[in-house]
Amino acid sequence: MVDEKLALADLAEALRNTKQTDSLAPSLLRILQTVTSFESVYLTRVDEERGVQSIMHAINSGSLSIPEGLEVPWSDTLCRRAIEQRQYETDDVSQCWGDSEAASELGITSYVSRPVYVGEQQELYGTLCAASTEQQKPSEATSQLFDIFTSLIARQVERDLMIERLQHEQIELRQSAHTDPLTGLWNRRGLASQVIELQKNVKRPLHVAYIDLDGFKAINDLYGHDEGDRFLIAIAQALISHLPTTAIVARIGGDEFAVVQEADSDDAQQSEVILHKLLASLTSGRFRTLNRVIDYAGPSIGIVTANEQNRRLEDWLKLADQAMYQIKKSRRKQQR
Ligand SMILES: Nc1nc2c(ncn2[C@@H]2O[C@H](COP(=O)(O)OP(=O)(O)OP(=O)(O)O)[C@@H](O)[C@H]2O)c(=O)[nH]1
Repeated sequence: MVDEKLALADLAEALRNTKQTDSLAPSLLRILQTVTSFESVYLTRVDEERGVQSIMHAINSGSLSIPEGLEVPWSDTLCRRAIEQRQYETDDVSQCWGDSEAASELGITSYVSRPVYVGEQQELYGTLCAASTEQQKPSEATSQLFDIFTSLIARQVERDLMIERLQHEQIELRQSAHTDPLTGLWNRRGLASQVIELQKNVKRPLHVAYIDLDGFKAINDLYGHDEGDRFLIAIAQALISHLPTTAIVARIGGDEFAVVQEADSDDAQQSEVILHKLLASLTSGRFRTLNRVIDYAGPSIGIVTANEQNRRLEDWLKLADQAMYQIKKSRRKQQR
């Protein structure tokens, strides 16, 4: 009686605090064992594709021991036989399923099993079981308890799966809100959040580069919009594959890119000049798209070095944009 009270208190606590099946299952098993006096009670997971059943949680007493983590071929299990024959209880396993090697090796005489089905499709998740070497007939109350606990576990597993799916979707959503779908680079929002992260770890000032592809419209006009897209992807790949992995590369407009990178020496001015040269060489020259080879004269690039604490990324980008525009203007003059 004391044991039952303790097990119920345990269950009440588990139900109150349960966040996952893993924390609920041991309490349910403990109460099942207390009430039914079966030697082993356990929750299994069935992977029909791999053809294995594994013991997730188990409580053992007496001479029977069903270890947690044990994996057995699904084809030989009592649980599979119980489901297929819709016979979920017996107090004479050898007479019922004498062909199960595992059951006879373990010396199981009495057995109770319930399939745990989850989701709209009612897929088999696993089984809730009890087994004994002794002959014992499950009472009606035991059977009812099994039914209730099975459905409790099923609902909890469904909750776990839903939370997992929501977390996954949230990650994907956050990812897509921060990236440019065409090139896979960060977008403006992604750039801002990456720069905040980068600023936590840098010792030197950051260079902020603004790259605007001169004459990009002509590429679209000449080769078509799809080839224009591929050219943008080729530019993105050139930047990503040759800049240090710590550099943040973003597409912040149709034909506009930004690069933010820590100065690579204490001489920030010289480091800025080196970065400018590197960016110019990466974004000009010969590019191969799906159907074309495009010889590109190169973009206008403006770079500023963020050496004052009180300015935000947006301010530095604006300054880099202005610097870029000055270069664009002088390039246009030269072309006339
Ligand atoms: N293929 C493609 N084109 C785009 C995309 N986004 C914007 N554009 C085009 O990019 C061009 C950008 O315009 P501009 O910057 O004025 O064109 P530009 O020829 O580079 O002009 P300058 O910078 O003055 O040399 C426009 O023709 C847009 O239609 C895109 O995702 N894919």
